[in-house]
Amino acid sequence: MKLSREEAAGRIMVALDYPDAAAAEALVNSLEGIPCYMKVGMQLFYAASPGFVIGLKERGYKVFLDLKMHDIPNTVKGGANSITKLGVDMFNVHAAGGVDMMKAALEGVEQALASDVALARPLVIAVTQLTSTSKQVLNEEIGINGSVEEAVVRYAQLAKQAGLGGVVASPQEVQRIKAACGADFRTITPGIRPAGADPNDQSRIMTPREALQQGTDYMVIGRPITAAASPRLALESIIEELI
Ligand SMILES: O=c1ccn([C@@H]2O[C@H](COP(=O)(O)O)[C@@H](O)[C@H]2O)c(=O)[nH]1
Repeated sequence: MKLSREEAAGRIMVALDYPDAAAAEALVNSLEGIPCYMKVGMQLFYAASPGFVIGLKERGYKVFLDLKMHDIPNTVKGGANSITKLGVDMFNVHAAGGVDMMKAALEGVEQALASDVALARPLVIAVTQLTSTSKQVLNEEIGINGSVEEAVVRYAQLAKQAGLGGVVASPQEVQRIKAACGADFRTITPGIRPAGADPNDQSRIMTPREALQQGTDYMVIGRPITAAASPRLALESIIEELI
């Protein structure tokens, strides 16, 4: 697959895993002009409040709010309502919460959209098995039998049944997810490591180029960019690998 520089940048979600707004802001400033997605996870969101997310949207970034909601349906519905009002482009819930919980997230979105016609509809996706989870942990610790791929595809099918638009999984599972849920069902894949990079706590990894070849829609990349001596050069080199 051939991508333009802009298309490649648009498929990369930079994970802003920082302890405060100032640190995250510095990283965002260093990437100025590169049209990548920004991903805000729980560390930054809990520290910096919704204001940081709203600021990213005001700067023109696409934003994935990665809060991985997992609660009773009524609470998830309320959370989805509040998140939709922030104007994010994408947010997620855990597929392990079940179909009713995932449907409740969509109801929360609808409720918010009905309250303000100016709001855009976010893509709601589900986390399958965390990319830090190995087969051994899945089978022996969590107690789910079978392969990681089977567990991931099962969760993806539940997410599809609930009406969600895609899932978070490893790039290693993208082809099986697409085969089970359709080519339009989005795959958002962390566990991306350029060749030779430290896997850190990730178990199911692939390089950016390999992930693209598997057909992933978006790659979530944190430490290979944020921990680099020059985050901008690290991101540019990943983009180069994709074009
Ligand atoms: O299964 C999952 C779900 C979410 N993540 C998030 O992606 C980034 C990955 O960061 P790296 O530094 O590139 O490892 C991080 O924000 C996670 O919370 C995930 O890794 N796996």
